Amino acid sequence: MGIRVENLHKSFGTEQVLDGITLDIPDRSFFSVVAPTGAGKTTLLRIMAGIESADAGTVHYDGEEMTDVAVQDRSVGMVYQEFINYPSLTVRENLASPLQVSDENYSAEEIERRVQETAEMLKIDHILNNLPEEVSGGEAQRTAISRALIKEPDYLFMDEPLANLDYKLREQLRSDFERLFSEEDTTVIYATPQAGDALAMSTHIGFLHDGNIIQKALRDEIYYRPRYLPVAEYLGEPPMNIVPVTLVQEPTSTDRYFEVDDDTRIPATGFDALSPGETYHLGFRPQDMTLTENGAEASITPTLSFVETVGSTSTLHMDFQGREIYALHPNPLHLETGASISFALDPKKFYVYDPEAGDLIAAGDKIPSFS
Ligand SMILES: Nc1ncnc2c1ncn2[C@@H]1O[C@H](COP(=O)(O)OP(=O)(O)OP(=O)(O)O)[C@@H](O)[C@H]1O
Repeated sequence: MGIRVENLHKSFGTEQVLDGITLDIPDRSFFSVVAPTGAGKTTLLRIMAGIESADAGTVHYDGEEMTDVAVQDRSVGMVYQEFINYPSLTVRENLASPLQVSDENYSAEEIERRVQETAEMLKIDHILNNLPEEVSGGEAQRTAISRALIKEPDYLFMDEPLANLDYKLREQLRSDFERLFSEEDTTVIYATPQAGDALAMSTHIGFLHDGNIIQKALRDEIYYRPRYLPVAEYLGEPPMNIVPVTLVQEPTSTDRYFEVDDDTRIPATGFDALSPGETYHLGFRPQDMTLTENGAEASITPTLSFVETVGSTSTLHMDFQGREIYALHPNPLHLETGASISFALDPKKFYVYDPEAGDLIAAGDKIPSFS
């Protein structure tokens, strides 16, 4: 029951939002469309669901053309950023309503059975007699999700469903979703600007950029092998650090280095295909930076802007040559703003991007490969 879209185009006035998207969403996947705000995620979801029409292109569900089929004639559920529930109906009545208005003539027993089952699955069975205003934000969103799921749609479209929830509820629903949808037959298409949400829940991720899905892959593959700079710079919490470098080779030796600045050189061991004298964008993940002594080999020394500590993990926000870079540290750290801090880097975990085309041209030996 996968979805295939082919050559989708959509403009609003002179603004082109989708520029010929072709995409396969595998059956029963949890497929996240990730992009910054305004990139066109909602537009793509609405076209795939049949709520909006494209200027050109086709949509197939399970091999069957659906491009012009109305949304009510498709087996789809929708969940939006706003928790859309009927305010004057109880949670139970909210859940029952999609079945009551359906053409399928569900019996009262069947409706009650499905309400109970869905409420238990989404952990809202204790609030079935409450009105929406009498439940928490997380429960209201779970109610909205239950309403979308109760007809057991083949396809569930969710457009930033966690956006209005606080941090704790987001975390909770992230793990609920992952558990729930790994057991269901539903194919989930999930739009979010939050890389962390997508990385926590998805089986597959597609990254939308300039009107196209520039990379689509299994979750681990797109995380470990971001093929283009915009993907690398976005998909991570915090994202990958990117620093411009020049590859240098001493005339008298075979040793090669990534030269970051006059004082900073990092051995380019293992990157034999790169050309001396060329400039590159060097990528390394915040979790692959280790605190070290000033002046140690293969190290950089950025300036601390501030430290953010969540639980026991510290995220260091730093300035390095006018760029914001991040490091993750497994323990709480108490450091002074403006301090110079040295980090050792591991060239085996480097990514090297072409600074113009933005594509990945080399990666260190410790970066998992997928083929
Ligand atoms: N009905 C419309 N009329 C005119 N412009 C629209 C319409 N719908 C969307 N747009 C424009 O199309 C672009 C993409 O919008 P869309 O909502 O699809 O992006 P998004 O990635 O979902 O953003 P967000 O994360 O903020 O929801 C935006 O510039 C938006 O203003």
